[in-house]
Amino acid sequence: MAELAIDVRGLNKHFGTHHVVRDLALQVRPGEIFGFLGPNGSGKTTSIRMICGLLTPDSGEGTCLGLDVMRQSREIKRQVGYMTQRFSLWEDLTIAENLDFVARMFGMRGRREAVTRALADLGLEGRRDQLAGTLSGGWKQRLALAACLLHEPRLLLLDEPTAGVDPKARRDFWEEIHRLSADGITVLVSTHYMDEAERCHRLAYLAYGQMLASGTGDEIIAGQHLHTWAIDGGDAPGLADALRALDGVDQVASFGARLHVSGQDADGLAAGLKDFCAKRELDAEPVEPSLEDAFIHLMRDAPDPDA
Ligand SMILES: Nc1ncnc2c1ncn2[C@@H]1O[C@H](COP(=O)(O)OP(=O)(O)OP(=O)(O)O)[C@@H](O)[C@H]1O
Repeated sequence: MAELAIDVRGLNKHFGTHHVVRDLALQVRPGEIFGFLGPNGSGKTTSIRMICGLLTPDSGEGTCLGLDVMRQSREIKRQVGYMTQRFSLWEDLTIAENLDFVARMFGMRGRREAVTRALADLGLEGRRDQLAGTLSGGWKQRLALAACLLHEPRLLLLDEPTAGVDPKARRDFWEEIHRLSADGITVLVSTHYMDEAERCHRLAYLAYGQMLASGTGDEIIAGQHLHTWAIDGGDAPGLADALRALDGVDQVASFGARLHVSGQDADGLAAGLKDFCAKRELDAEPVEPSLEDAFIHLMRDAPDPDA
């Protein structure tokens, strides 16, 4: 089997007394798209920064691209592409100037060719002379991705790369990620979007610095042992709260005008809902639990170690 792109265990990080990442273990295969999900402040960015050599873990061990995460951070930084949450290029330079500037900072040989290749690969040629500050969010992210790829990294670490980007640009961005993965580039990406989570080969869900679950989307859903019913008319006042109070109901979540009502006790849930829906003349049908149902359930059972 090819060497893992990321293979770490027992990674910990504190900021002062705050234990931000707890015993993180992560294995990512070459060419895989691995998603990091979890609420704000759950430690996704800190984990990414430890893996790419920008932060030294307090403890732990492992490798990134075969290099030691505790001792070879300088070499790791050279071989990964890291896209931060905020657009960090120069707004008053053009697209081509930005890429050229980044290539100079890396001290790259064959700078011109690298910039030309990046412009072509990311479909940026037509806008090469446009000032970065005048680009839409989607094009800015595409430029940031081009800049990360200039030095031909084998691993990309993308921290919420599509936050605030419109749906069409997000889809295009993900097509690009899949193209890179097909070319053998490994991608570790954090996101809050469920549709993006579903596009990852495997995922990890973090909360309070701990990994609560990992695997394919289907494995994570199966691990929660949920039974789910969808109920129409979910926007009726008080309906969600009334459902939450029923026996057998663990959680209720809105999906547009529908409610997903889930529980682990299949028979108890069905019995409780049957009566309730008959009395209120509501339509209910069993559905497959979604990834979002599984994540909500994970959080429900997750203790906050600092609470
Ligand atoms: N340099 C720092 N100094 C002190 N605290 C920090 C520092 N960086 C992060 N933290 C804290 O560590 C915790 C985890 O932050 P982190 O950015 O890793 O989470 P995240 O899951 O990426 O969140 P988000 O989804 O909001 O980006 C937060 O409570 C944050 O305030």
